[in-house]
Amino acid sequence: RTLHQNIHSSTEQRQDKKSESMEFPSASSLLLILLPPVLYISYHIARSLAKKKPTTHGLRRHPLLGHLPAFLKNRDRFLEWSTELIVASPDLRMGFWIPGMTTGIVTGNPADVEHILRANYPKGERAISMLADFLGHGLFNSDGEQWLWQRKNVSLEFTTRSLRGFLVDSVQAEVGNRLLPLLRRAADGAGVVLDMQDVLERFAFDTICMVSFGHDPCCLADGGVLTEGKSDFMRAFGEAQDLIVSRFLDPVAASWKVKKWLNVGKERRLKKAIADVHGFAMEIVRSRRQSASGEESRDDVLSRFVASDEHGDEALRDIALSFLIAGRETTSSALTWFFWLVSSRPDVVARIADEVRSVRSMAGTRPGDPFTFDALRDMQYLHAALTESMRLYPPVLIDSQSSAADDTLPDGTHIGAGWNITYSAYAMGRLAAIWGKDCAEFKPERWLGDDGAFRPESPFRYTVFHAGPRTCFGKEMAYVQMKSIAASVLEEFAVDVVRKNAGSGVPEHVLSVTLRMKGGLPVQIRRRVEA
Ligand code: HEM
Repeated sequence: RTLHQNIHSSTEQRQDKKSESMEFPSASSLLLILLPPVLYISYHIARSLAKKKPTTHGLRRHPLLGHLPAFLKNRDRFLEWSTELIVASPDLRMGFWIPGMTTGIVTGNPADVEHILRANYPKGERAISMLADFLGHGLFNSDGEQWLWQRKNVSLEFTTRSLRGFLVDSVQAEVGNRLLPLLRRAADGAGVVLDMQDVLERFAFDTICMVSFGHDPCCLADGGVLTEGKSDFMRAFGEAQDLIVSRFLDPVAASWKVKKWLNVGKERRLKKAIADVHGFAMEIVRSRRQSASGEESRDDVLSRFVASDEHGDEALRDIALSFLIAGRETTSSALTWFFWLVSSRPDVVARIADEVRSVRSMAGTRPGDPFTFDALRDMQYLHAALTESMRLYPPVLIDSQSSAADDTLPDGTHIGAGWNITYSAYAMGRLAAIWGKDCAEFKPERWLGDDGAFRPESPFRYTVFHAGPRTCFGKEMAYVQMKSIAASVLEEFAVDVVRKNAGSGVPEHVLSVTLRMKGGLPVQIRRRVEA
């Protein structure tokens, strides 16, 4: 054998031995290799099977499109549809899944709602990025530290007595100089029909602009003449809000990004409307800076932030816009449904008028005089009637959050990270479990104690103003405004709804952030005749 042959045969022997040991591992070593992954996978399968999943009682799921077809079919009656499902389900919630878009729950279950709101689930990246073009990262459109910091600053400013005084004065001036003269004209003209929703929205816009910016857009004019066009600012703001909300309602999740990039369709209009709103708001911010440097002191929210000198112009603009979006259509929506409800309840109207008369006689004021903060506080029955009206028709229609991480609801139901979690104040207002068998009735008395004083319900059961750390900032302001309007109007006028079946058929609503009536609320105004 040559040296070469020897080397070759010894290499073959080594390779044979090696391949023998590789091809035939012993059974025990095989078990050792496979056991950990098998155990790991089985553990996770068992855990996921054990997790209680949200049920979708009665809601059909398409194998590929999930619940998208059901959503699209019911998008024009989302409130009624989701409420029917929630009220009929044993756990008072509906789960849903829309592929490529979101998984989530809409709940009316008080224990879920308390858990979610106390934990302060964030608004989430998806929602924040959709609104950021318009609202930047102001209080309403931020999470975490960014939100907390603004929340603390705003609460310092908001609790001051001078801001409250400024609000009461602004509201009383708007009532006395604009709203009442407008209604008197309507009452004195023959067959004049007013859109009450439009009037209330103009009122709310003037007031919230005064409080947020110290600017009066005069959407309701002095002396009660209703001009055809609203202020340019109100029109641009409304357009921007409607268009940005339509991003959320688009069934194709990110199509708005493509349209925005191409600058076409709704996104093109939105860009223009946002530019108008921002341009206008920036002008006001700069003028408030000038007033501040001139030692002129003003009471609106913006001027207070300017005075603290801690914020850049854009941050100031975003804070003020957050107030505008939050306070713009909420009080007007609440009052529109309130006037519609009481138009078929002369008993409620008579009790409100009696209460206003007795508060006036205690305060020594006459009809048409402005109400003080204390006089408004004493109107307990009116407070109850407004609260009851919002129980049945809550102004904020969609209040969604996103679960930051995996979580579990109080009954053990699993919530995945990033799920859309929406609570429905509308469904909660219709739960016999909270309000009793007569929950569908408009019954202001349910809020009054034996002494006639208003008894509040837990904010986690009456969730109209949200609850927990992120609860509404403007609740007290909203009541001041709503009570001022309702008391002044019902003291002097009867508001007759012009609509077939005014008392029975519930008006349709628009699918938006707030509960707006489709087609407005046409009314005729009459002067009240005392019995
Ligand atoms: C009847 C009238 C009102 C109702 C029913 C109402 C309801 C609500 C609800 C449900 C939220 C939570 C919404 C969300 O986070 O997506 C909220 C937040 C807020 N509201 Fe109101 N609101 C009303 C009036 C007002 C008014 C007049 C103002 C301003 C003066 C205001 C200022 C705010 C602010 C600043 C927030 C954001 C709070 C935060 O994120 O920390 N609200 N409101």
